Amino acid sequence: MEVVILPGTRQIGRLAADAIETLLRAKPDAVLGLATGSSPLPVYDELSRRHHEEGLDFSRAHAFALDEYVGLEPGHPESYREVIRREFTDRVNIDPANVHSPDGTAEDLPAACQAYEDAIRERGGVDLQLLGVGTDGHIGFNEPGSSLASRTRIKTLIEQTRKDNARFFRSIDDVPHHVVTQGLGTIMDARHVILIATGARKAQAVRDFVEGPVAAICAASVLQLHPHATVLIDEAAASSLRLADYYRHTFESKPGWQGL
Ligand SMILES: N[C@@H]1[C@@H](O)[C@H](O)[C@@H](COP(=O)(O)O)O[C@@H]1O
Repeated sequence: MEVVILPGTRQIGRLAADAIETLLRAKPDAVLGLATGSSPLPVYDELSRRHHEEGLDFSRAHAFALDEYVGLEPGHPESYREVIRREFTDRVNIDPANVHSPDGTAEDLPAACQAYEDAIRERGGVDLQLLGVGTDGHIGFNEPGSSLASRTRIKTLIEQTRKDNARFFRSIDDVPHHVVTQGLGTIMDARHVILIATGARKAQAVRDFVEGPVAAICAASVLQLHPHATVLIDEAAASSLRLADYYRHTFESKPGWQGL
């Protein structure tokens, strides 16, 4: 796991966008894994800028979203399908037919989850997965206790996550209790994972998943077992890390710096 501590969100956005641009130039039909939440927004802003100002081309790219609420009607502004469209895919030239989200409205949700797994596999797997992290260490919507080998499935949200996400809804009563999310095993299959965390309220989760034990109680800790995981954080999110100075030194002195 490579931990990179950066001064702010703009630098984080640029570095993650560099990795995505490098991937797309080498593999124009790359498969991107997209996350919602505020953490990846600087990356989407930077990619949109590069598309408009520098011609970064997404026309052959594919994208799979991580998760979705169960039961929000199609087109609901807070459904993750809509959020991903609004925050990213409508701002670049990716073909909407190539953008996939788990179906939180399917009558047969387990079958829809299996179909999502199949679709990712048929597309050749995710090349680069963007992630945020919840204050309880969840990635996607894999709440504490999630099996480290889990696949796309239905999960029940913890109250803290519903509270954290209530800011996007009229009231906490409108936040669904159930979600469909790629599993930890699904996320671990991505060839490169970039997790972004910013702000002091993420400091404990960052400490737990970077330096704590690999354990289902902190889902993101499974990334310690990933062969190519990059963690991009600001100073506030890094404030509880024991080895922060070492991570800084490692990044600053990285020989032959080629990217993430
Ligand atoms: N399912 C999403 C996660 O994918 C995201 O990482 C998390 C943190 O969001 P934020 O980046 O806004 O803190 O929120 C939601 O729960």
